[in-house]
Amino acid sequence: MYLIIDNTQNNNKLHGELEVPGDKSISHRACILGAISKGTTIIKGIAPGRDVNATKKCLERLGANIRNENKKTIFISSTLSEPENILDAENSGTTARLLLGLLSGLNLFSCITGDSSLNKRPMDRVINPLLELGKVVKSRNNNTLLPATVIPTSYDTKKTHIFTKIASAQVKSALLLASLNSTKNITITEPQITRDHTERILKFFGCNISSAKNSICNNITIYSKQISNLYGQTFDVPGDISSAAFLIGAGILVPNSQVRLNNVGLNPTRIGFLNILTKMGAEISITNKQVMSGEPRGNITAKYTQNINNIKLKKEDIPDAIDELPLLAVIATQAHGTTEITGAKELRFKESDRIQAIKTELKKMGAKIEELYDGLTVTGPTPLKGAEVNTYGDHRIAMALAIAGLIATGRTVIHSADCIDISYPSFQTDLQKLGASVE
Ligand SMILES: O=C(O)C1=C[C@@H](OP(=O)(O)O)[C@@H](O)[C@H](O)C1
Ligand SMILES: C=C(OP(=O)(O)O)C(=O)O
Repeated sequence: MYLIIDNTQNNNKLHGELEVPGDKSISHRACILGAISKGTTIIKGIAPGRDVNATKKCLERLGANIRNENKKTIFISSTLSEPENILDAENSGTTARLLLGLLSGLNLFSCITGDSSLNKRPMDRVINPLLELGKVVKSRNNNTLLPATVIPTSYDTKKTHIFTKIASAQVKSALLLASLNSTKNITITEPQITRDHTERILKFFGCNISSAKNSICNNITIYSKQISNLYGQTFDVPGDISSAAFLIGAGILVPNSQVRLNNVGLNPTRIGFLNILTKMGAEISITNKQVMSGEPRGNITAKYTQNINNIKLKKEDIPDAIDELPLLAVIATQAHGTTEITGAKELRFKESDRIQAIKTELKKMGAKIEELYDGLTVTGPTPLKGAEVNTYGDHRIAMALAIAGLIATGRTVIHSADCIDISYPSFQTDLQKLGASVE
């Protein structure tokens, strides 16, 4: 499928307000918590994309009962058991890594695989610390790649303090889920604070878990046998800040635009992109802040900003903005001066090598962008021109290029844009609702 951004009339002003779909990260976790808690969980505002559907299907294979009340609400209850067949995480790193943790904690023999992109992404980052905990996981390519098999073991927990090497919420979450059934308290130390949705939702469902953050690292302790403390809840998922980011980017970049995104998640570990844009001088404001289901949320207004400044980002700025960095590269093409993104090597291990992908495609549109081994430099402001561009099957690259298309002269044709369904199936119609010309 192609996505065509028609800017030949140069009239792509965006105006209006809407709600973006539910947060993908939180939806994965809500499904998992619903599936392991006693009783029934109701999830409202669940993310509609293919990644969360992959988690739902894996949980169904494990015995979960999932009833779709309507497009946005599901009921889930279950007692999980050994699956009869292989679990397919499809394109979703979060599904594969969180389930590897959960299933090794539950001691269920199971095999997880993914699509051709996911089966190239590193799994040793999860498998190695699970082995340290005393779990048994075997996987392809010397325990580094999917498919991976969880093998039940009668050993109790080996180590009770695990230090993760990479700042990754997926790794941390896998370990927390693996620890739920342990007879000992387990502490996980991450080198930098990463998104804390798992900690929050575990607490919301009744788990005894504590965290102590300092300027260097983050220690999370989960107490023994917490699985028996989890009770089904009614959980309300906020809108996805990582999806809203694209519309915010469009609002800032496209002349005379103003957009308001309502009920968007504002978890402090996810709003790096908003903080970065504010530092760059973009006009962004937040209203109606509140907390529901343990997650902060509010309305975000973004206004066209004529003068945006460059920024220099280092390792410490990366985790809370990781998924928004390809889009930030697009925004940096319109900022004054050279923007530097460093300490972001993790971008190379996503659905595509996002450093290489965004550099290659934005260059086709006339951007002054260069690759670093752990990031990018982008010099602006540079007028962009419409081009035929590729997505590498990566939803974030596809949507970032669509926003570039909105400010480029002429037509931008985005090939293989169906991957947008991974996280934001209504992306095109939402852009159209705001007044953009996207076919
Ligand atoms: O835990 C999560 O839901 C996610 C964590 C991040 O990945 P890493 O854990 O690999 O940093 C992020 O990039 C991904 O989109 C979702
Ligand atoms: C990296 C992403 O997701 P995952 O790791 O779950 O595939 C993403 O959505 O940008």
